[in-house]
Amino acid sequence: MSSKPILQSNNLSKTYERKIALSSLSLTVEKGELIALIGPSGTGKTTLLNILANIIPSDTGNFEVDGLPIQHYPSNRILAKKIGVIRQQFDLVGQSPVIHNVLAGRLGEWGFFKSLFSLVFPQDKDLALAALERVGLRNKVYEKTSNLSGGEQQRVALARLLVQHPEVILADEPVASLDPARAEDILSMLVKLVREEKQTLITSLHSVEYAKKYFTRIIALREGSIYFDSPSEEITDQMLLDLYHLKELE
Ligand SMILES: Nc1ncnc2c1ncn2[C@@H]1O[C@H](COP(=O)(O)OP(=O)(O)OP(=O)(O)O)[C@@H](O)[C@H]1O
Repeated sequence: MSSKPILQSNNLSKTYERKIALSSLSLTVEKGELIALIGPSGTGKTTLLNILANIIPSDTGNFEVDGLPIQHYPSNRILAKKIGVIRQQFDLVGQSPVIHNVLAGRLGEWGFFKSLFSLVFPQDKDLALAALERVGLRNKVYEKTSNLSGGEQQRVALARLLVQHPEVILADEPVASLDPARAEDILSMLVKLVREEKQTLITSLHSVEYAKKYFTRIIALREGSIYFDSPSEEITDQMLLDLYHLKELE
């Protein structure tokens, strides 16, 4: 049984002033794939994720999400059921209690006011509580979010994603600001939740070790283009050496 790709991009390019950040990048992603984007700093990983998340426009090319060109999505709310974003800085409201940040995942479905209003509806509160339970934060529900540690805040962001429940999750260096133990903790939790929910995950990562351990497919970018695109188990040390080698040493 063949199904249509959840994401398909054709010839995406982006130039900042005179710097080519992305160069004619084409990519097909099937439902359920766990993809790590790796590569040296400044090779276009964030640019690609931001284009796919519809945060910035590409200069050329186009892409489809679940068979529909991105510009044909009638609203950001409908797109939010397809694509969710998780970032390094978590994007949480520090002054608000944890549960408010988790319920913000409902924005995609109901709009801002209804999301706020939904705080009084038990079934939505239950959804948020269940999400917080799954990420191990059931005891922090009413805590001010900024009082939580970096790792705990990233788990709040995961709970918010559980409530939003998009089909594709785009994560830009989701563990970069955490210490190694917390980073692995969060990454393994993210991958476990994505597998359980049968979602699709595309994450940029600096750690090749984590990319190989947790992801099924690794896409390496170099100078805005795909340098290799392989199943994790086929990645060799030589491929990585070539990818990260400084130009002047070659
Ligand atoms: N807003 C911007 N204005 C100008 N140049 C930019 C802008 N955003 C990115 N760039 C440049 O585009 C290139 C690609 O940047 P991008 O952030 O996509 O790379 P990256 O692979 O995510 O890097 P890192 O691993 O360091 O996060 C870099 O050379 C960067 O300096």
